[in-house]
Amino acid sequence: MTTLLEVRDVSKAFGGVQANVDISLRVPEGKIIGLIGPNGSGKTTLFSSIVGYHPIDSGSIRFEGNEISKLRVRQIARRGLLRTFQQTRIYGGMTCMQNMLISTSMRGQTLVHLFASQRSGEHGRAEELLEFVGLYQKRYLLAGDLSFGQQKLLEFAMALMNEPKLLMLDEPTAGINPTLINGLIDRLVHANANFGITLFVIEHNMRVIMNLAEHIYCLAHGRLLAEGKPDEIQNDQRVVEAYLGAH
Ligand SMILES: Nc1ncnc2c1ncn2[C@@H]1O[C@H](COP(=O)(O)OP(=O)(O)OP(=O)(O)O)[C@@H](O)[C@H]1O
Repeated sequence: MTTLLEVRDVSKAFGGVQANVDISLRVPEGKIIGLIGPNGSGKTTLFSSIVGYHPIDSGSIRFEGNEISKLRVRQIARRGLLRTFQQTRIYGGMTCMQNMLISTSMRGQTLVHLFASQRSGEHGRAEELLEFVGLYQKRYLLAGDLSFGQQKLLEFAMALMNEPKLLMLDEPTAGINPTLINGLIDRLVHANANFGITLFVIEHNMRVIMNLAEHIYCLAHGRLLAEGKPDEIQNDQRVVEAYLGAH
């Protein structure tokens, strides 16, 4: 099994707060891997470190065998490692289609070119992906007028526009109503199985992550507390106590 992402002994502090301490984990190619942990346990910090949002204090982060911990966000994104956010990062004043087209601007095209090329491959792919996430009918609506759940679907489609090898999703189902959650899970599974995208998912909804991921890492107080298959994690007393202790 090829390791796509390898995090080894990664530590990150903000002033006196040790957000991540000596974290090691692996994301094998083609899999869906989960990351759980109580609020403030360091999940988002780890994601931010991996995608180059801030430098790490120590440790190593390898993507496809190459060290990426010193690279910038764009350089890492170009290699095929992308993330989505808890709070979506879409442009509310632009249509869904414009958001889709702008999401590939990191590949060096100008906005004028993107919006002018109505019949280009990019345009067709944007429509296909909006169809895939169920937003085709809304493609010319302003993204800011979509519900929060629909905005998350749009953000997911925008990430897919870049054909990532590894997509890291930060709480994809947070704030989404139960009907949309099931649809989103189906699409994540489809993107993994049919588009070949490896997924690394932070999720607070235990039902979701237990069904989605085949291997789960659990953080607590910035450290790796446990790892295993969903049933192992669910029955791990340390994990249960970490969650109980946090509420
Ligand atoms: N930019 C920052 N500056 C200072 N402290 C930070 C910063 N980012 C995170 N922290 C702190 O680092 C710790 C870990 O936070 P982080 O957001 O990574 O946890 P989390 O597990 O993602 O939490 P949640 O589930 O609530 O999103 C927290 O104590 C947080 O306050």
